[in-house]
Amino acid sequence: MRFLTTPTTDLTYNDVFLVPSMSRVTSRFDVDLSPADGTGSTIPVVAANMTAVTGRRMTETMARRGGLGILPQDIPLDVIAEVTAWVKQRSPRWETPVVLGRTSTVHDALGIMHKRPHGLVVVVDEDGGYEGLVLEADCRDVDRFTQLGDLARGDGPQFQEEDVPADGDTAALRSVYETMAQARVSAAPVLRGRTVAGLVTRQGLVRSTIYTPSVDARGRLRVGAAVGINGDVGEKAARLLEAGVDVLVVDTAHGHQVKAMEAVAAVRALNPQVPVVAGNVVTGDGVRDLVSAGADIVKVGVGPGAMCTTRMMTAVGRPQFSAVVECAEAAADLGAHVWADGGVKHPRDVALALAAGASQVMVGSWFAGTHEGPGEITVDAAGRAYKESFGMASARAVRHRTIGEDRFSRARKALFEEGISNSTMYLDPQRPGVEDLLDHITSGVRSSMTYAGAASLPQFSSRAVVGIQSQSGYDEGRPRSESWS
Ligand SMILES: NC(=O)C1=CN([C@@H]2O[C@H](COP(=O)(O)OP(=O)(O)OC[C@H]3O[C@@H](n4cnc5c(N)ncnc54)[C@H](OP(=O)(O)O)[C@@H]3O)[C@@H](O)[C@H]2O)C=CC1
Ligand SMILES: Nc1nc2c(ncn2[C@@H]2O[C@H](COP(=O)(O)O)[C@@H](O)[C@H]2O)c(=O)[nH]1
Ligand SMILES: [K+]
Repeated sequence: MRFLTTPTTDLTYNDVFLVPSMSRVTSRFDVDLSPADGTGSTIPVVAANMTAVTGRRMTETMARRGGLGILPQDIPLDVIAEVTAWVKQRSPRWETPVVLGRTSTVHDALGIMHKRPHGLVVVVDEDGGYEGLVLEADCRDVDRFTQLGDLARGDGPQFQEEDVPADGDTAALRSVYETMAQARVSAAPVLRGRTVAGLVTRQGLVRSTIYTPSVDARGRLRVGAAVGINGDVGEKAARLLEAGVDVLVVDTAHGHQVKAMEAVAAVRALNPQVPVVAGNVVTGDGVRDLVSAGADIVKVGVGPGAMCTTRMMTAVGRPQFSAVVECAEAAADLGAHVWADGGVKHPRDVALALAAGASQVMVGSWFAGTHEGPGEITVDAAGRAYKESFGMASARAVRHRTIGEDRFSRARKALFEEGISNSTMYLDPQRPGVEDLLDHITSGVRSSMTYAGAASLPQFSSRAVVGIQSQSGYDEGRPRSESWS
């Protein structure tokens, strides 16, 4: 990456823009989005290790589309083991529907339907055999205690596993898509005999031609998990490895401290056969110290996060674009990598972080407001659906993290609050699922890369030309939904 003009101050995403240059990449579909950092991901997007962001459904869905979800450090280790096993049993090909028995009620269905973006439940009989689908619309105007078996429609298209091509062969998937379009359905079950193996959606079929799932050596979806720096970090990391996690993240607010180095060294001493990510830092020195302690990838970002009050409380941090530029350079010198963590709110921010040299970009709060986020869906007075998000250093998270400690210690720890406890993350009606956001992000990044003439992420960061803009330059780039006066 090179700057068009030499910066005289540190910069964040809104302060900069990318200049187009001569391109020999003729299609946006020819762009390879795989990060070159050994994580096995095929798109450079990671769901953050935040309790309000990443649970089993987020992890599963991210991996199916080639990304990664990091289970947070506050989840008990036995739960992480159970979730990891569960994700690894999910199909890399088929989407996971909400499944209920025929005697479950409309009330049950409406309570659970929004855990997935499909707007339906799959109904099975007592032996687990497929009976039919119940759509959200079918639940209107019927008594809440109506049994699903009485509503299920079994007359739409259904496929056996072998009917749907396993690879991303566009022509073969097109005919499955056409069958569904002609039947005017957006989703259909995939069966193994009578058992439900999963769900195909029309959008999912299109995605299968664009994304490649992120799978381990045994073809199972990949899972990431985080540990903090307190307690016996080596022991905790060993249990995560035993559970089968594919990426380990050592996570703390101030990654450039002795305890963080010791924690990373304890993880490295286990000789893990998976990438070790550590953070957070914002300087080249921080990168060098974490890499020499044993990190393969360093997480960059202090204070940019949407839930984060660190900069207001402490004045500490650094505008994120400059932090990523300096840290990526330091990491490249050592053959290591950085992830840009926090502050991402538009596809352009992801493109800029990658141009600055990050191998991947971590997204938190933006993903909290999706069907796959762990929060409960709530509807506000204006009828807008939302989920709550909160920071991992908020009073709410600290209360939860210290639950086993005595009251006095908990009261002492409660003083250092550096995150907000309640934030409203609306579901975007156009993009209510995390896959919709991934489509939005990756299409922006693919296009951005072709403007720079880059067919791969390493090419993108070496070819990118970055300019510095005024606030009015940034504003000029925003669309208007109304006329000027
Ligand atoms: N990226 C960011 O900008 C930030 C992220 N976070 C997130 O919040 C979560 C909790 O992290 P964390 O607060 O590190 O908590 P942890 O409980 O994981 O551990 C922090 C440890 O480091 C010590 N410490 C020393 N200096 C600091 C400091 N300036 N800030 C925090 N701890 C310090 C603490 O001791 P003692 O308590 O005795 O001081 C404690 O032992 C993580 O998920 C982290 O990523 C939090 C803040 C900023
Ligand atoms: N200072 C704090 N930072 C936090 C807290 N919780 C999470 N984080 C950091 O934010 C990113 C995600 O950023 P986002 O803009 O995408 O939401 C996350 O990965 C952490 O590094 C917090 O309570 N305080
Ligand atoms: K912030």
